[in-house]
This record gives sequence, structure tokens and C-alpha cells, in this order.
Amino acid sequence: MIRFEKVSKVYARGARPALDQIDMEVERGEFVFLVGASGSGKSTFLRLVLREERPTSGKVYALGRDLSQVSRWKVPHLRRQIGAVFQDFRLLPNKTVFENVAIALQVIGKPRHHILTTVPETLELVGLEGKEKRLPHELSGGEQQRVAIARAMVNRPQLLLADEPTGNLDPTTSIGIMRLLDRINRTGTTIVMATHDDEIVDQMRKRVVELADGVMVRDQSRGVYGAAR
Ligand SMILES: Nc1ncnc2c1ncn2[C@@H]1O[C@H](COP(=O)(O)OP(=O)(O)OP(=O)(O)O)[C@@H](O)[C@H]1O
Repeated sequence: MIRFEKVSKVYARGARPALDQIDMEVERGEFVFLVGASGSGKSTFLRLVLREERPTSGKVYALGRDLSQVSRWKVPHLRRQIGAVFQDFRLLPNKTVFENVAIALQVIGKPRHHILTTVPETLELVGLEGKEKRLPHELSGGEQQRVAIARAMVNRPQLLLADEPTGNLDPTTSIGIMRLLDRINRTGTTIVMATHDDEIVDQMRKRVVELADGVMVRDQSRGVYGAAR
């Protein structure tokens, strides 16, 4: 689903690499936590998969494609096949819950009847039935993140990337979001989630990949946040 081959990323000439010779693979259906201190390269990793950035050296493959070979005009098409969720939700403040999710289908030209059935199904999947007409500011943080997850999932991507999705949420709400992501993963969606949240990582017991100053220092199946004690 994702493969990094000796991937390095240097943002500014002379700066130390944000990622340094990363070799790793994520198989279809996996759930992977990317952990590491602030600045260790987690967001850079995710941005390379979305082709928001390009590696300085090495190759990134996603969804079976060598991303260096994807032409610029095909990048939006690639991104539409990868769901993305962020710490700050990134909802449109003046659009309802329904409209925020529908937008992901409208931009790819899905017909109205498809939108009218798929959006409510997806909102039900994330536990937001009955809240279709609310505006984002009328929702709790956890509910706003569920809208963002619904928007990311509405066209059924094979891969979901999440950058600190629980970063703005309290522990109880975070657990609800993790249950939802776990459920999405069990239906076959591959998930890579960058996080600082040690309690969540320790509870979920999924694969843990740790970065330190751009270097991959650990790759552990059923891992914990800190190195095994
Ligand atoms: N656009 C950019 N231009 C220059 N340097 C950057 C850019 N983006 C990130 N960096 C640098 O690259 C390194 C890795 O940053 P990155 O955002 O990938 O880390 P992170 O692990 O996601 O951190 P955080 O947990 O704080 O989000 C840092 O030293 C950062 O300052």
C-alpha cells in the first residue's frame, strides 16, 4: 500500500534531513502508528505519501504507484484515493455537516442520487445520524472530527492518513475516535496515524514505527509508545 525506498527529505540546503534514508513498507489492511518527538518527521512522511512534498532522494510508492512518475495533473486524482484527517479538522465553517461530507463527492462529479444515499450512510457509520443540518460550531470537537473522518471515507479510499487526529480532543473523546478508526481499519482500510498520544498507542497494540530526528529507530508489531520496557 505504501513503500519507502531509501527516502530522504531535506527542506533547505544545508539543513539536517527531515527524513533520513527511510526504508519501510505498509501492507494493505495494516494499522500503523507513526510516533516520535515534535519535529521527528511524522508529518513529512505523510506529506510525501500525499505528494504534497517530493523526496530529495529515494522513492515513494503508494497505492501501487511510483509517485515520482505521477504527473502533476494526476496528483488531485491520487489524493482523492487517499483519505486524510488532521488535528484541526479542516471543516468548512459555513457549510452543514451534510454539505461538508457531500463536497468530497461533488468535486468528483458524483450524481445527486448517489450523494443523497451515500452521505447519510457515511454519517451513520461515524455515529452522526440526526446531525446532518448542524454547522461545525454547533458540534463538539469529537463530533467535528467524526465529520472530517466521514468526509475522508465517503468515497471509500483504500488508505487513510491521520495526522494527530486526537490532538485537540480530551481522552474520553479520543477513545471514541480511536474505536471508529479501528472499525474502519477492520473493514479493510489501511490506516497510518501520526500521534503523540502515548495512552492511545499503548491501548491499541498496533504496529508502531518510531522516528527520531528523521531516522526510523523502531518498527514494532503490537507495539507501545515508548520503547519496550
Ligand atoms: N515546509 C518546511 N520547510 C522547512 N522545514 C520544514 C518544513 N516542514 C517541516 N520542516 C522541518 O522538518 C523537520 C520535520 O518536521 P515534521 O513536521 O515532519 O515533524 P513532525 O514529527 O510531524 O512534528 P510535529 O509532531 O511537531 O508535527 C523539522 O525539523 C521541521 O522544522
